[in-house]
Amino acid sequence: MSGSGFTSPFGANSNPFGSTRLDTGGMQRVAEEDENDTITSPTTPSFGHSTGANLFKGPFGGDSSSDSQTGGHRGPPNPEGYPAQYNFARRTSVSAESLKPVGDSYDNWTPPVHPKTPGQLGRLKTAIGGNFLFSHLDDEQSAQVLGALVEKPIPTKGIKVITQGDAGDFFYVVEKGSFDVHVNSKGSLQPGPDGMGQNVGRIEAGGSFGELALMYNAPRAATVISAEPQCTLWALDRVTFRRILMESTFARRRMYEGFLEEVPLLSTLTPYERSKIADALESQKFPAGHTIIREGDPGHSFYLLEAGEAVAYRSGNDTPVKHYKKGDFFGELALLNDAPRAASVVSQTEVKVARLGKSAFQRLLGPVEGIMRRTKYVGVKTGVEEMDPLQMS
Ligand SMILES: Nc1ncnc2c1ncn2[C@@H]1O[C@@H]2COP(=O)(O)O[C@H]2[C@H]1O
Repeated sequence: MSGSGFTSPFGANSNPFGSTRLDTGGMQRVAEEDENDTITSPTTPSFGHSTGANLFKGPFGGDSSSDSQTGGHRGPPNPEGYPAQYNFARRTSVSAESLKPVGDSYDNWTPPVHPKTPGQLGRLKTAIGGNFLFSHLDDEQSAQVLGALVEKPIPTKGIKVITQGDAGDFFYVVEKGSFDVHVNSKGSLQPGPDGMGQNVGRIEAGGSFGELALMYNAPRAATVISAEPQCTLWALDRVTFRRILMESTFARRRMYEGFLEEVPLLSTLTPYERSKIADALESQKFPAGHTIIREGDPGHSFYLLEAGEAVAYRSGNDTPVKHYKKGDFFGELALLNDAPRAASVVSQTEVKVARLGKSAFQRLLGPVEGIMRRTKYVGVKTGVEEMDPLQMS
């Protein structure tokens, strides 16, 4: 499904991994599974045409303004470089396949097992250790996923691991090296020097890509290409991804996406950036009067207030220095400035917070650092003073 006329170094609609693309058994099972889908699979012949075509209209498609399933052809990706089909698909019941038992084929399914050396296993565990998509698996699921992942060396720079517009076959975790993500506004890779479209991001070691097409039964939303030589990927086949990883990934993204859309701090981020934050969040509930953050402590987490109200106090001051309501954030200063907690934050009512660890905070909230630093606090330097001399008073 890549743009006609384009010649991939691996041939039309192929990936760099040749015969490992999808085993026949996997294909058959996907076909069985997809019978229950309300979304046309990219593996079906009608995909992108007739019934499949109207799946790609959505609010991210520029002129399209609703979730309507009626409509003409596939809408173009939005100006943020985000795929039109993504928003549509996430609002449908595409997850039905994995979120409910699917009869005999489900019962008989066993994940593929690709034997690994102890060395490979060690590297693999390190690679997935920091990836939130793997952090909610039980022991059996972890073992199944570890067994099913296949090592894929990417020897040179410029290898297209994923081609925008293609059907989704694998999900990838980066062990070593980095990969650039490009989105062409036409919805697929086009011929010519600019055929990959705009560079919208880079994925480094520990990161992952290729989940969208598998989660939403949509074409690949971007082209992903190696940015340096000697990269190493681990590939997880589509069926194992859907059967084991998708349920938790999908559920988490769904759980947080509505809330994150309403958080003013995150309003400038793309939906894809917000979904990566959703993967990394952990919800916690506290009763009224609980000290969530204690002044002077080291800072390990950043918080978004999901429900309830909280206040911030500074020592020697009986009146709160700040009030928090749903959608507000706190706990950023210690992480931004590598300093002890500048205030205590106490719940005023029962609260629910979404917590982001320090490394995820640093990795995912870089684009809104300036906004966080511009938050004014009585008697506290935020760092904006150094960034912008006009702010100094
Ligand atoms: N801004 C982006 N838009 C779409 N996909 C992205 C973006 N950044 C990274 N990606 C990844 O690129 C992958 C391309 O294949 P998928 O659509 O399966 O899943 C996509 C995401 O994992």
